[in-house]
Parts: sequence; C-alpha cells; structure tokens
Amino acid sequence: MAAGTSTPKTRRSTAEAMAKGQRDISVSEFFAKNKHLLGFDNPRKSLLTTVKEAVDNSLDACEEAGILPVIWVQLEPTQSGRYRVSIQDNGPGIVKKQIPLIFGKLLYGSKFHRLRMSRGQQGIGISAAGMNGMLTSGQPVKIVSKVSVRKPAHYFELQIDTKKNQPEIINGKGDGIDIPAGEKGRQYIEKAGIAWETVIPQEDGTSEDVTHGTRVTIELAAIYKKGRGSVDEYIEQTAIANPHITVHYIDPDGAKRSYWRSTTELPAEAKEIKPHPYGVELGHLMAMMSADSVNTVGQFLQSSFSCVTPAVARRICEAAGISSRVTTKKIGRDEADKVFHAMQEANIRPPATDCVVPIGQGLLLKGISTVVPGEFYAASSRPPAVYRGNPFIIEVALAYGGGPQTHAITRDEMNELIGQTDARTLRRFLMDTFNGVGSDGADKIMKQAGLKTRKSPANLTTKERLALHDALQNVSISEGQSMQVMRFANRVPLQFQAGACAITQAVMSMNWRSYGLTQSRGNLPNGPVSVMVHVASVWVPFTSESKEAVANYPEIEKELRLSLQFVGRKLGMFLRRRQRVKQEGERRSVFLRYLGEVAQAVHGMNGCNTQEVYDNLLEVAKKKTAEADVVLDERGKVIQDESELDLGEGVLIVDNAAKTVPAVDAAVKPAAAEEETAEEDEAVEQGDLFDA
Ligand SMILES: Nc1ncnc2c1ncn2[C@@H]1O[C@H](COP(=O)(O)OP(=O)(O)OP(=O)(O)O)[C@@H](O)[C@H]1O
Repeated sequence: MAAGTSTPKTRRSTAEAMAKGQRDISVSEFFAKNKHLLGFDNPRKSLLTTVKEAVDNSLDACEEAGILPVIWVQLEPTQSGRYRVSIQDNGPGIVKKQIPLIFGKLLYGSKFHRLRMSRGQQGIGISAAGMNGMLTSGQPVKIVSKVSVRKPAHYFELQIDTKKNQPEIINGKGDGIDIPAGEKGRQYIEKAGIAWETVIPQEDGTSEDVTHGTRVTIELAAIYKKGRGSVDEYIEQTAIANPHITVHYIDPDGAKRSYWRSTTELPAEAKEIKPHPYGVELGHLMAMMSADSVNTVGQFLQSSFSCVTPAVARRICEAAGISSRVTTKKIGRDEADKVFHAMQEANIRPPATDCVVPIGQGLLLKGISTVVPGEFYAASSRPPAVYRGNPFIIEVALAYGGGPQTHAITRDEMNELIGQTDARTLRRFLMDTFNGVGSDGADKIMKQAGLKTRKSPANLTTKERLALHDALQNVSISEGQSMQVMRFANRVPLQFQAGACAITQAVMSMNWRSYGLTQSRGNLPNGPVSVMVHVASVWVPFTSESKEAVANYPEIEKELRLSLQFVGRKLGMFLRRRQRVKQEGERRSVFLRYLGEVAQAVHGMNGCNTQEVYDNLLEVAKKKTAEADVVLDERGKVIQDESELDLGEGVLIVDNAAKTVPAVDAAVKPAAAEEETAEEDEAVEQGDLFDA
C-alpha cells in the first residue's frame, strides 16, 4: 500500500459487523441519557423542573376547563439529597385510561399538534420528570385523579420502561386502584395513606370541598436552595404573571405560604388556529399533502391553513402553474415545491390573533406592583405580531425604586442562605443570591463589613455574620445594582440560560442611558429597576426542549425593542421630571435659607418693613421655583399645575417622590432664620429639609 493511502491493510470493522449494532433508539432512552436537554442537568435544577412541569400542567388544565386554579405545592425531604414533590390542582382531572400514557410515556400529550397558546407544548414534561425521579430515587410516580364528585378517583403508581417508552403500572395488579366516591373513598384514602387535599381554603377563612383535580407525587434526588433560580422564586414569579391563581406552598422546612389570587377573572380562552401558510416548511407541506391525499389542492389549502380563502387558494395554484382541482395524491415533489414558493409569495393576510391571550397592561401593573417594591411602574402590552406564521405578543412591565432585596433580609434568612450556598467565595455568594447585586454592589457590602473578597461563606464567624448582615441592610447598592430581568413565556417564568435568551439580549442592547439609567455598553443597566418581559405565542420558539430561553427571531427582537422603548420612555420622563422637581426644591431651599437675612439687611439699610420684604422675596422665590410644587397623580399626571408632563396610559406611581420638596409656607421665617443651628445646616446639606 502506498504511503498516504487512506485504506489500511486490515480493516477494524465491516459494514456487516457495524450493522449488528445499528437499531432503534427509544425516545425515553435518548432523554434518559440526555436529561440536561430537559432541564435535569443538576439536582437543584431537577427539583425546580419537576415542580415547574407539574404546576404548568395544572394551570393549563384548569384554564382549559374554565376553572379558577388552586394549586398545592409541597416539598418534603425524605432522606439526605432526596425530596418528595407533590403537586395537586383543582382541575378537571384525567380519565383513567389516559393516566398511564400521560405520566409513563415520553412525547404523549394534547398540546403538540394544536396551535394554541398554552404553557406546555411538547408532550414530554411530566413524563420526563417522572422518569428522572424513577432513575434517581428508584421510586414510582404516584398519581391521584378525580374527574367528578360522583365518580371514583383513580390511584396509580407508575414507572417508565425506558427501552420501550411504555408505562408500567405497579399497583392494583397492574391496573391501578379505583377509590370509591364519597365518605367510603375518604376513609380508604386515609387508611391507605394516599395523600390528597380534600378542602380548598378561601382567603376569608371559609372552605370548599375538592370535587375534582389531579395530584402528582414524584420522589427524586435533588438539592433545595432559596435565592435565584429556586422553587420559591418560580412560585413567586408565577403568581406575578398569573394574578388569577392561588398557590399554597409548603417548603422543605415545613414553612407554609399562600399566594392568593388578585383577580377572579380567568384569562380569555385562547382559540386554536391552523398554521399560517408563511410559517410552513417544504418538508412539512409535503408530509401534510401526502397525509391528506383525498382533497383537491384548492380544498387542501383552505382546510389545512388559516387565512386561505377560495380566492387565495386559486391564486396560489395559478402562481404554481397547477390546477386547483387536481387531487393532492397526484402532487409530486416538484409540484409541491412550486406550491410552497407560491404560498410564500402570495399576499395573504396575517393570522387571527385571538389564539394568543395577553396578561394586559392593567394586570401587569397590578402583578408587578404587588410583588416588586417600587415607586414608579410602567407597562406595555403591544398588539400581536407574527413570526414564521405564528402569532405572538410581547408585554413588558417595569418597576423603579424601592429598596433592594438585601435591605429586607433578616439575620435568620441570611444564615439559612449561607448554609445552603455552594459558592466558594463571599463575593460569588452575594452576586448569586441577591437579585440586582452585581460585582460593584458585592464589593461595597464586603468593604463595609470589613470582609475579604475571597472569604468563604462557610467559614464566617458569628461576629463576621453580624457585620455582614449589618452591611447588607445598610449599604446602598442602588448605584451598583444591576437591573433585574424577569422573563416569562406563556406566563411561565424562565429562570435559566438568561444570556442565551432573546429577551435578555434585547434588554442589554437598548440604550438605557437615554432613559436616565447608567449603563456600560453591552451590559444590563444599573439602578433600582426591574423589568418583566412576557412572550406569549401559540408556539414559543425555545432554544431547547428544557424551555429556558427564547430564540432570536428578527420579528420577536423588533417587538421586544419597541415594548422596552415604550416603558423606557415613560421611566425617562418620570426621572427627568423628578430630577427637575428636586433641583428646583434645592434652589428653593437655598433661597429660603437667606430670605430672612436679606430681609433683615434691607431693613437695616433703608428701614423698610422686614416682614413685607420677606413676603415679597418669598413670592419671587415661589414663582422662580414653581416646578418644585409639582405633584403627580398615581398615573403620572400632574395634578397641581397645568404643566406638560403626561405619562399616558400604563403607568402607576406609588410613592410620589416628586412630592418631596419643601412647602413654602413651612419654610424658615425671618426670626427663625437668625437662630439657625448647626443641626439645620447639616440637614440642608444632606437634603433632609426636602422632606419637610
Ligand atoms: N394536572 C393535569 N390535569 C389534566 N391534564 C393533565 C395534567 N397534567 C398533564 N395533563 C395532560 O397530559 C399531557 C402531557 O403533559 P406533559 O407535561 O407531558 O406535556 P405538555 O404539557 O403537553 O408539554 P410540555 O412537554 O411542553 O410540558 C398534557 O398535554 C395534558 O393533556
């Protein structure tokens, strides 16, 4: 063999030998090996993903059935590194024969084949969570489901045969157990130790019986931690984006928290639509045509796509050079290609948008203002747009002001967070745990506490912990604080892969300096500001099956930019006005400090009436600094003068900072001016008199 030939003398294997190893791969085997693709890449995230998959399903099911959702979430430690997750809802329940398939077979669901806005879309979430539980704890998934008060409930213990992607029922001799309705069933549940909430507590202290719903219990290897990316954060953010839900949450320490709904109005029902011709790909069109094979091409186009009228179908066929009366069976590859191109070039109206239901400007404001402390809020809900034929809506809410998370923390909470962290350095701990604490903020806190950057949180002494807590509460990090971005897709919080998400990228690429915030190029802006961005669509383009980040489609990027600019402009107007009011207030303070003295001096020079001079000077000062009297109402409208600031719709001002200027009548009178004390001097320097 000549040197350099690519065929060696002896081959290691032959095509025949290799063929022996080539076989089907079951979808569950694939995902069991690639758990990270579904969000089970580490024990902490596995816990969150499990909760999320079950809660999202519960909310989808309740809303689809027109039921105001009540969800119970319980996390219980079972042994070291293991937790039992139980989620129950008051939804419609699941019929008996579907339960094993839903929880014991990957890629089985009701949402994949329809184009309608829902949290779930792939048909993989809950079965994958069950499979991960089974693989890491050896325990089956337990399901209780009840569809009506009169019918028996069903109880299943299931596992997945990953080789076949099929469910295995392990209780009731492979058939599950039926629990009779009524009192008998209640006694049976109690005796068998099956967990099931029987009453729905109401906020006013009354309660109702649970007559239908589903409870899923999964045990898994997991780590529970509070802070960013935690189950606690997920539940809190879910409550912001879903003001119509009530959640009762028990954390692993047994602490109970209830998030009560703030509206009893269910979101409008999302309509199902057919795909839009602009969104289809050639291969998909060919598959649809071969699956049809009975209709004429004209009928096929009208019945399979939205917005295709008889006239549009005719035009597409004409442009493709085929008869609209030929049956789809006779359409070959070349003709399909021509139809495809004709569809893309035809002038077709955009799809109907009632398949996407926004949260709405009012509820966005309500949601963000109840959970994020602040003094100024703005929200934008844009009209629907379309990417790849899929309608979508972008909504943005912004909160400004309010103390940072670090100021509200108790010593016990801080110690708990330190106990749970796996951060090696204190700096990393601060940055990972508290929203808005960037590297500058972390440095400031450590400097104030007199602690070294590389200090390990685990080694902090009691004295150091006290100093750290003190610093957390007192250091103002609003300058170095970076914007907190809360991302949502179809009302579900996205807590991981922020950097890969079109939402974060859109926020970072904006110039927030023109809206009064500081920002270094390509970074998140700084300041006590949070934004919540919601992408609602019939099909959210996630970057992976774990549904953590939204993909970059130019149409989505454009809508994101426009929505962010909308709230940014309102923030800019508010901050500019507040700045002007503050400056005028400062000027007035200076005037007021010297009016008394000037009046006295004039009196000394020409003997005129001190009070008269003072009153005249006061009148001038009042006029010159009139802007300091501006007061904005809660929608940002000026209510004390006819000045031009009108922040329009979608604005809420809670703590009207614009009001904090000295009232002229309460200002220092001539006599008092003579008795100015050092204390007052200091107060003026620090601007405290503005709060008079
Ligand atoms: N609590 C529940 N109540 C009623 N139906 C449910 C419940 N949980 C799941 N289902 C049904 O089971 C199906 C499969 O759920 P699964 O979580 O596997 O996928 P999905 O929600 O459709 O999509 P995704 O994989 O994106 O979450 C759902 O489509 C729904 O029809």
